[in-house]
Amino acid sequence: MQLQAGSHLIDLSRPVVMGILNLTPDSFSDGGRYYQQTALSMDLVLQRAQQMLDEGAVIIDVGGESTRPGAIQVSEAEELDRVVPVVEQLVSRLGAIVSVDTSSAAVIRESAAVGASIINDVRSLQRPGALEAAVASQLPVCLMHMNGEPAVMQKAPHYENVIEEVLSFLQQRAAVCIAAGIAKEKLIFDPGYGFGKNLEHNLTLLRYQQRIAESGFAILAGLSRKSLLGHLLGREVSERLPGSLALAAIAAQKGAHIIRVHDVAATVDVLAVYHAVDQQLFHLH
Ligand SMILES: Cn1cnc2c(O)nc(N)nc21
Repeated sequence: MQLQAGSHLIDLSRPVVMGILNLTPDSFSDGGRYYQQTALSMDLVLQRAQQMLDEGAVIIDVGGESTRPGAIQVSEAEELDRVVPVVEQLVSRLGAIVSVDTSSAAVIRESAAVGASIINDVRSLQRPGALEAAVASQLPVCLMHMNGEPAVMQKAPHYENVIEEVLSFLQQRAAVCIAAGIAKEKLIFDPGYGFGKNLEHNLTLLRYQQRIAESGFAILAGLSRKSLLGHLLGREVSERLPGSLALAAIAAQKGAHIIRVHDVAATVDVLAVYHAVDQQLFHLH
């Protein structure tokens, strides 16, 4: 499987790593570090992005609005200010393949104009104008299941059958996107781990992720450092690397093509081992 992402052709025949670059002051894991929007902070951003590329990240995911549980919404102007200059620099100075984590039509348009390669919308292009902007950009789009909005999604989420309901939502959004002119090959499905799911829902979704992969769409899995690890292991965010690596290996085993993580180097090694076993490779170098 391959993904045409702007001018880049991404080989998805083996799982690839998407490195997380949070530009928000309140991200659950590493927010605030780059938030000052000064020249210094841009240098820090570029250094962090370069480090992730050096460690083997194929895609850099840039977000200006925290989507963690309970997050407050940010204005479109604020999101534009945070995201667009960074996308432009990542592309022009590092030549990076950049996905933009946004639900905003304006951010989609402006980011595409400065060279973004993928649209990563946790709201699956449901905000006004987002679908039209995505179609106009001709970029691939990650569609993700979320139950409600970050501010309320974790308040007693309930499903009759979480796998079928998540899959049905993604297929409905895909049908809308395809009808609007986005080629099926440009769509990515994402179960949305932690987005309106309790521990049982997240574990069930991962256990049966292959059911979503059978849809034929590329699969993106974002599990890194998420609260299901807190519930399972009782670990704080900063102590969740081992659990995150276990989840990355399992997600790959169950059909994920893109693994979205904070800890790139460690995940790259985990996926190299997975790939060697999966392909019975005896020589990795
Ligand atoms: C922005 N963001 C946070 N978690 C995510 C996940 O699991 N998937 C995608 N596509 N984006 C995410």
